[in-house]
Amino acid sequence: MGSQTQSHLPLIDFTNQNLKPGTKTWVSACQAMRSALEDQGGFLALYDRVNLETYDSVYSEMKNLFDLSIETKRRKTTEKPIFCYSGQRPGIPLYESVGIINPLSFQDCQNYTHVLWPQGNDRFCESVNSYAKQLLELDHIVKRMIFDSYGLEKKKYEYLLESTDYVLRGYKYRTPQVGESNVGVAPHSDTSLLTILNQKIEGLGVKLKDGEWFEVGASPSLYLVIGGDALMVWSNDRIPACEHRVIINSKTDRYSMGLLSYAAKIMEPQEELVDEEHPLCYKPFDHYGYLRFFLTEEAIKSNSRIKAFCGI
Ligand SMILES: O=C(O)CCC(=O)C(=O)O
Ligand SMILES: [Fe+2]
Repeated sequence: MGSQTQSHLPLIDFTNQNLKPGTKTWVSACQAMRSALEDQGGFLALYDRVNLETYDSVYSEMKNLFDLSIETKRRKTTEKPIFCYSGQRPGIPLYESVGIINPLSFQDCQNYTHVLWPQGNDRFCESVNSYAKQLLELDHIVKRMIFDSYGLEKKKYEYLLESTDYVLRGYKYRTPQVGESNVGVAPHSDTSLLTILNQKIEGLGVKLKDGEWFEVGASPSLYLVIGGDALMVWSNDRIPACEHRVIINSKTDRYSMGLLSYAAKIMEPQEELVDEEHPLCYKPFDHYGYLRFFLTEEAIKSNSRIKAFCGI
């Protein structure tokens, strides 16, 4: 189920009908997932529960959004730090991204669209809301498997889900002009708990433990699941935040989508994951406090923003 070689990112097959809690398939997938997360910070997921109609429509609606004027895209859609439109940034001129907070609520999708399209945009809302709902299942199974793989109680998993905020991000990268760098996004880790990425066109790479870059494929049923800084806190440093990047080699604009989760309540490293070999590494963690801290000078200067924010 998962490859053990270092120069590969393991693939976990979520299309397997036997993947149900308690089955052998489940137990071995949990082990493969835990090793992949602890070794590489992420894994590939084969997941076919996003239907093609929804998949195509979410990408086509995102394209319509990115086709709006820069002034429109820059309108304030939220007070929350770092979830607004990002684009035309000096270091990464090819990159643009938008974030829809709580895409699982149709009402919140509507609130978002009303900022960009005063007359509303129901097609956009429907696509984004359906896509997020269909992908949420993957997020939930992955988290349940992470809890199971460490032998943590289901109650704790349920509590984590209740205290999670979701953001759906759409990304667009234009092709580089002659003489311009083809870096879409430089190597980084995400601030999220978990990030689930899909790409319409290749370009996404993951830095493996052995230092090699692994290029992720593009397919409607292929998702890259990676841990962010918050999962590193949650796991008391057992799961490293996955380093990834985007390189634009395509002749057409590149689009990708991400479902990101954030802790809505103060989160502490799991006490079961603290022992003599793994002493407590982090203080209680306020995710939104971290997002505010993230762009401060102190954070940028530090070697590790997460350690600077709440490391012990
Ligand atoms: O476009 C992608 O596939 C990933 C983008 C990304 O990693 C980010 O914006 O944090
Ligand atoms: Fe990222």
